[in-house]
Amino acid sequence: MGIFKIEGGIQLKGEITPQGAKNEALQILCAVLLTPEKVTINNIPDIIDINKLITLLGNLGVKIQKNGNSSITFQADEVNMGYLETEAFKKEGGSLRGSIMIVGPLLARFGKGYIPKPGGDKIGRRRLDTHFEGFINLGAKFRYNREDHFYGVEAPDGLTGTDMLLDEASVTGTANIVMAAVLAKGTTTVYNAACEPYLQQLCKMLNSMGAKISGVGSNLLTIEGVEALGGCEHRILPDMIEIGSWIGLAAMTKSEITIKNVSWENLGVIPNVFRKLGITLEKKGDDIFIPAHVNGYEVKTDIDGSILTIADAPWPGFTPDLLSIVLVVATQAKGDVLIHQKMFESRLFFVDKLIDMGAKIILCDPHRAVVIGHDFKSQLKATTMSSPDIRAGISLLIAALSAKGTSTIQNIEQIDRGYERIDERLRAIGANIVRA
Ligand SMILES: CC(=O)N[C@H]1[C@@H](OP(=O)(O)OP(=O)(O)OC[C@H]2O[C@@H](n3ccc(=O)[nH]c3=O)[C@H](O)[C@@H]2O)O[C@H](CO)[C@@H](O)[C@@H]1O
Ligand SMILES: C=C(OP(=O)(O)O)C(=O)O
Repeated sequence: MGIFKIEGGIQLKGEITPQGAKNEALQILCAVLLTPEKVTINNIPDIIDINKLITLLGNLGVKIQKNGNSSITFQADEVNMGYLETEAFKKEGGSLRGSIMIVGPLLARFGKGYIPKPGGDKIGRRRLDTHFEGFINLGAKFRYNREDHFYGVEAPDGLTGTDMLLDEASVTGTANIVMAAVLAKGTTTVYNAACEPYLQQLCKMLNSMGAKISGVGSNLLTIEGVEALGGCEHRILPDMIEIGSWIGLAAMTKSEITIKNVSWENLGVIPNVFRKLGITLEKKGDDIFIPAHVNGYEVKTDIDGSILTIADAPWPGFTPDLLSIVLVVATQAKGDVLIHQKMFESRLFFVDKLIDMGAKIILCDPHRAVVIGHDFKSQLKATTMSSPDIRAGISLLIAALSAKGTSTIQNIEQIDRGYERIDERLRAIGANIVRA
């Protein structure tokens, strides 16, 4: 288990280029299973979760050719479906959340798909019902082995298009269902579909492979099934969660940072949520410029003067993956904020560590925390902590960078799951952080 040692209280300065988006890459990499032809993906982040998925694809027989510069060409012309029944797959497939999205493409192309209960962050219940109800609606037979938590779907005669209303706008669930429906017979409509930019990217990629998906960007997708898909080239968007993390880090450490090529049009409400915390963000072309907040930042109240609430919601609402970061940034704001994490019930428990560091937070219940900002009048104190999940991990790292003294973060594999060479990139803008 690796650790980071961080000397806090240092102002940073410089430029950061965001990595390719983890959660888009997970969808896109699974889509390579839909065609026997070559698919080239550019801007793939070099992070643990993505590398695990690439290894899994390789074990399934997908040919992988690294082109350099974060570009890889995949060819799934000889897929070894037998691998799905091995013990090795049960271990490997269960080690990350994104692996669930191999099921839709395999079911569509080979008539069956299996998956052990996928891993990912322990941030509360993470049901898969939306995925499997979708496959069942398309005509697949479903089985679940409770003993080893193994899920399976089969459709030896192929899938048939239908109209469906999802029970919730699940992100990976929508991606999985869309990837199954593109090769189904006839037309499928998916209402209450998730519609975040990463799904739009997936649909654009599938259309460039020959799929017929309309309604992209809305919560009603119409998919006319086609016989087969061909190859394509696709570029992954910058990671909006990483961009949000850099914004929070800049404000909390009073650093002047430029985040390059952020794809503003795909950031939704993210910039405005940070502005509500009083953080200045300037749009310079496609970059975000964050000036050094030497005098701190002041939370904006609602029009009627009531306390600002920041809550998550399915896209175009605010992503739950940035709430931990917003929470830590609020600890040094001037003013109070209510953080409401509606989607996950175990994502706010990391506040205990921030309280140990001197932050003023009341955890009202597993979903809500009130943060009373210090306005930099009291600096957080360095401490030793362990990273419970990817986003709490980066939030603790931000807290450590702003704290007085040297902090230690354990279990940094959680941070490495989603942030590429974070220590190296932080050192490049002046941080004192070492990996041990
Ligand atoms: C690999 C990947 O892409 N992971 C992301 C994906 O996970 P994932 O696709 O697993 O998350 P889902 O969208 O399925 O749901 C997330 C949670 O929100 C709840 N829920 C969802 C939709 C809804 O309308 N109401 C509701 O309460 C679900 O019950 C679940 O507890 O989307 C989540 C929600 O943006 C993100 O946190 C994850 O980082
Ligand atoms: C929760 C996350 O990832 P995963 O769904 O892979 O656990 C995340 O990216 O914040």
